[in-house]
Parts: sequence; C-alpha cells; structure tokens
Amino acid sequence: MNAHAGEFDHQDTRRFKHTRIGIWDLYEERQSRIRISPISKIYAPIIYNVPLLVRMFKDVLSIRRCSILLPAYLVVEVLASLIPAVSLWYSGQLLRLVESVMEARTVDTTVLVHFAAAHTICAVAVRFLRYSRDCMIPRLSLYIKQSYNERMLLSASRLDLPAFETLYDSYTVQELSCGLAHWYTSSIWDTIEMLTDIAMILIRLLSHLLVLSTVMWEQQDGLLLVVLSFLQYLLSWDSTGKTMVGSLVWAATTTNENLICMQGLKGLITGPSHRREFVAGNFSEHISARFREASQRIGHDAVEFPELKRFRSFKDCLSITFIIRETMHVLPQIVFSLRVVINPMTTPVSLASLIWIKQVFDPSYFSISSMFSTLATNLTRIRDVYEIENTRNQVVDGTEPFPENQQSLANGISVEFKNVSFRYPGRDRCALRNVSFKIEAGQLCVVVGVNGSGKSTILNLISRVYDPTEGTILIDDRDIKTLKLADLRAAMSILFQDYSQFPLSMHENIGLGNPALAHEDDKVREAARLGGAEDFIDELPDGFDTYLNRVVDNYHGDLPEGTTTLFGHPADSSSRNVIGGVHVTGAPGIQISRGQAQRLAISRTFMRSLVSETESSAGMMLFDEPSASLDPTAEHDLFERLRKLRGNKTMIFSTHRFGNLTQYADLILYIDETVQEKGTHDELMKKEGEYARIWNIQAKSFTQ
Ligand SMILES: Nc1ncnc2c1ncn2[C@@H]1O[C@H](COP(=O)(O)OP(=O)(O)OP(=O)(O)O)[C@@H](O)[C@H]1O
Repeated sequence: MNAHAGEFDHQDTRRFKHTRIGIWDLYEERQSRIRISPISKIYAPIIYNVPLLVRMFKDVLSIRRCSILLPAYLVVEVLASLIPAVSLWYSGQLLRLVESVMEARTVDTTVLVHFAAAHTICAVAVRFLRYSRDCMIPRLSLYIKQSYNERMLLSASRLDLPAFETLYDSYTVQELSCGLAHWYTSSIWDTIEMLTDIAMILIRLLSHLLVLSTVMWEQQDGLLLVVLSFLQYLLSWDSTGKTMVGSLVWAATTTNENLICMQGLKGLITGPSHRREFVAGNFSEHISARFREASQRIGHDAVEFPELKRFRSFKDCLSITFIIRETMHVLPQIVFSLRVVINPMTTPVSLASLIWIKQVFDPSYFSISSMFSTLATNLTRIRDVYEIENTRNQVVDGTEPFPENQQSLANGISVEFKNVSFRYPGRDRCALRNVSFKIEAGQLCVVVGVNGSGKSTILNLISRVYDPTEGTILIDDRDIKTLKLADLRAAMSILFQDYSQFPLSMHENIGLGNPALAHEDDKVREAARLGGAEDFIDELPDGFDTYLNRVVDNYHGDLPEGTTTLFGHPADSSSRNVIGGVHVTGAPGIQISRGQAQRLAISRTFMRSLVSETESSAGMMLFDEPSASLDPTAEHDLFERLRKLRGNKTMIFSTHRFGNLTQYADLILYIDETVQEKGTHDELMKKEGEYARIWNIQAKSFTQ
C-alpha cells in the first residue's frame, strides 16, 4: 500500500533499512556513509523563511530601546570579528620577520616593538568589545522577550472560539496555556544571536583566509599547507548534521505490548488527574503487581529508545567517514615531514607556518552546518509566533450598532432561527438541522431535550460563538451577522454549562461579568449575594481577594535548616522543583465544591444584570443548565431570584430538569437535532408527545 502524502513510509525498503534493536524497530534512510548533505536540505528552510526573518528584524527594531541597542550590538559583533584578522596579519608579519632574521641574522627592533604594540591593542580591543557585547545581550534578550510575550498574549486574546480551536490543534496555544510562551519568545532572540554568529563566523573566516593567502603567497609550500588544513575541517562540515544513529532520516517504533502497558501504568501512578480515583479505587496493590509482571516479562529490553543511542554511537566510530576524517588531521604534518626530508634548511619557517595556520582554523567555523539545523527549528517556532497574529477570526464582526436605543433593552430582545443548520468544525454530523423558531422579546423560553440533542449549541449560536452552517438568525428582526459583536455580547449575559473559574481573585471572577462595574465593590458583592456565593466567599482566607490557585511561584535558594514556611506558604526544598539551581515553590490551591463553583459562575452572570449610571443592563439572559450542581434549596432560591429580577427581559434556559422552569415558560422547545415539539407546558402535555413522556417520568419519581 502506498503511503499518503506527508507520511513517513517505513515500508519503503528501497529507501529505508530496518534494524531490530531490542524491542525497537529502527528505520534508517539507506545512504553511503560518505555523503555531503544536499545544500538545499540544510539551507532551504532559511532561504524559504527570509521574508519571515526580515519581518522579525523589522519588528525587533521597532521595539523601544532595541532600535538603538540592536544596531549597536551588530556593530560590536562586526568589529569583534574583524580584530582576529588584524591580529593574524601582524602574526603573519612576525613570521616574515623570522624568515628575514634567518637570512640576515639581524633583528629590526622598531618593527618588533610596533608588532608587540599592535598585538596588545588588539587584545585590549577584543576584551572591551566582548565586555560591551556581554552587557548588551541580557538587555536585548529581555526587551525582546517582554515585547513578544505581550504581543503573543494580545494576539491570542483577540481570537474567536473556532480560530482558537484551530490553533489549539497545532499545539501553539496549548503550549502557551501551559506557560511555555518563553519557548517561543526565546527563539526570537536565539535566532538573532545565531544569525549574527553565523554572519560573524563567515566574516572571520573570509578575513582570515584573505590574510592567510596574502601572507603565505610567497612562502614555499605555504598555500599547500593552507589548503590541506582547510580541507580537514571542510570534511567535518557535513558530519555535524548527523544524528545519534548515524543517519539524518530515521524513525523508531515499538509494538511491544509489555512496554506499552508499563508506560500506561506509569502514567496512571504518576498522573495527578488520576490520583483521586487511584486512591479511592484502591488500585495501588493491583497496579504495582501488574507493573512488576510486565517488567519481568520484558526483562532488560524495557528501555526507551533514546537510551540506545549510547550503544549506537560506538558503531559510528568505525565508519569510513570517521576514519578518513581522522587521517585528514595528520595530512599537513605528513607534508611538513616530507619538506624536512627534501629541504632541511627551511624547517623552522615551515614549522612556524604550520603551527600558525593550524591556530587560525578555529573549529567553530565548521559548526555552521549544525547551527543551520538548530536555526531551522527556531524558525518553525518564530513562524508559530506570527501564526497567532496572522490567524483570522472565523466569526466576522458586523458593522451596525446594537441596539439602536439602549433603553429598549429593558423590554427584552427577540430571537428568531430561520432554517438554521450547524455542524461543529471537523464534525460530519449536524448538531442542529433545519431549526426554526421565534422567541419574542421578553419571553421566558426553555429548551429541553436529551443529552447531545443540541440545546447548548442553540445558545452558542445566539451568542455568535459560532456562526450557523446554513440559515439565518435574527436578533430584534436584524440579521445577527450585521451587528457589531461587542454590542451584541454586551446586550446579553450567558452562563455556559462548562463555566470555568478564572485564575483571578474571587472579586475579579465575578466582576468580569460586567467590566464597567468591576471596580465597584458593592456591586460585586450584590452579584455574589444574588448568585448565592457571598457566604462561602466571605469564609475564604482573603475573602473576595482570594485566589483559588496562586498563579505566581516563589523562588528560593538554600533555606536555613528547618524552614517549613516561606512567604506564608509551605516551603518545598526538595530537589524535584529545582530549575537552573533555583527552587520553585507554588502555593497549594484552595478547593471549592462544584456547587460553589457554579454559584461563583452564576454570580458573574448576575453581574451583567446590574445597572450602572452609564450602561443599561443586558436585555437577554441565557443559562445552560444553571442549577446542575446546586442543591434543591439553592436551585429553588435561584429561580425565585431570577424570576424577580427578570422584569421584561428575554430569558432562555437549556435544561434537563423540567419542573422548576417549564411551568412558567412562555415557550418550550423540545429539540433533538431539530425542533420536535414547541408550545407552552399545557400545550405540550396535551399533545402527549416526547415532552409529556419525559415530564411524566420525572413527576413519577417524586410521587411514587
Ligand atoms: N465543541 C464541539 N465540537 C464538536 N462537537 C460538539 C461540540 N460541542 C458539542 N458537540 C456535539 O454536538 C452535538 C450537540 O451538542 P450539545 O452540547 O449542543 O448538546 P446538549 O443537548 O447541550 O447536550 P447535554 O444535554 O449533554 O448538555 C453533540 O453530538 C455533541 O457531541
């Protein structure tokens, strides 16, 4: 079977060689050991990314302070790269002096002093430039990281849900959400530094070669020695790109069931998300026994592939490339010995030249090819940084203000679905199919249906988290897509089923419901009271200022013996949390119950209903299973408060629990992909359809 485009076709035996190492199957590209990597393979990613690099440099230059610091850094680097050539030129002149001394048997002391002074000046200049460079690098790196950190977060914050989900699949946002932004921002500075290094190495190499050939031009065998020394490094150029298993293209896999099982068990034992069930389920003994069994069955083969690299790297020492490379090292010496035999009179000069040439060829010139492969990895990260900025939102903003008259919100908002169908991105099946209904302004509507019938999807579409795949949604008889998104969302308050607690203080968790009022403590407290969260928040250690999880870690070095508390939190001096010699200590989070978390989220929704002097409250409230985690009293109180507060606003609930709400509803929609039944409670009960059947089941469970 042919592999799909982009698939690593390990079954292609003409291209890949299969080797079995322990329980691992290794597939290596067949290739001769002596091989110069195609130039295009190493350099293509760089050439392809030139526009990206230009953009990056422009952006970095536009960062305050970097506009001066970066050019200054580049000037320092260029000067630092040219000085060794100047120094080399003087060494060459010294060599010539030795030659003339041998012939004339006298020394010109003025020239000698001149050379010595020049050498000293070069050495001081190098020191000075290195010092300036070392002062600039941390600053440049910091300014760039700070600027890109902010830039990435701001560009991620403007993403709508479909765009965010698409990016999340590409891991960039996942890594950002795990606090790994520094991977990306560091790669910007690393790339600048690496490109500078490469440019400077090339400048140094060219200036050295120029000086070398000028000085050695007239010397016997001088150019031959230069070429031979250069060749020896050139051969090692290619070898730097080789990977641990000797081939550039390779992949390893295993199908060993015991190893797979052992890794699964390891994940179960160490994964924090499994611990609760692990303990409650009394898994310990059983899991340990299974781990031991699998481990015994597999024996010493239970080894991860990277560990095998040590064994494989020995083999590389016997490769033909390796042997030729090593032989090349001694070629200049062989030529020198031949010179001694043929013409013993010139020995001191040739020896001095040989040593001089060998000193000139700094092996770092030839690490360029490995630098290019690291650069290619960095470029992928930089591309990811810009990918977030380049990602276009899929829900396109409208242009018309909404509502035309703010006061009208008090009378509610009407919603109409006209033949709406919707499929979630990446799904084949429709979540909603040809749905039509109208909720008049000020009505209380309850959407009911079984799990997965599309209730939450209706709320997602009304708030334009997604746009319908087909059909139209009208808000106050206007196409929802024409309305300004910010206005639309300000006009409604929504409580999603999968509400979350934000990593902020309790005060801010609630205040975010209505940012315009978030600074008013009494309004936040009122919202907490309405949402039933006030009492439990007051009992938390810092009341409304409590963070459920401390989001900033503390750092420390060695602490005085016996220290158990640091800055009011337990100190962790174990080696487990040491990064770069610094201990990192996070504070343990505060646990709240699911019901309390739901009350917190409801309070946030109530916040939106509070009125400020400048802003009228939302005209429509959407609730997706608002009472799922509430006890019966809390549920009853919540609905009482909601009914009182409602006034003439439109309210839409999605729920499984029929009793508390459906009796008061102006409209009930029973949906299952499409609207199956609609009407008031009495109408639907008379109809004796699905709604009536489920109502009776729920009612029976109370009466029996
Ligand atoms: N983000 C999503 N991506 C892909 N499919 C989704 C997504 N959210 C929901 N679905 C699918 O769409 C369908 C309708 O889901 P929806 O959440 O609207 O149902 P629901 O009636 O609210 O269910 P429940 O009563 O369990 O909350 C389901 O088949 C579900 O699997």
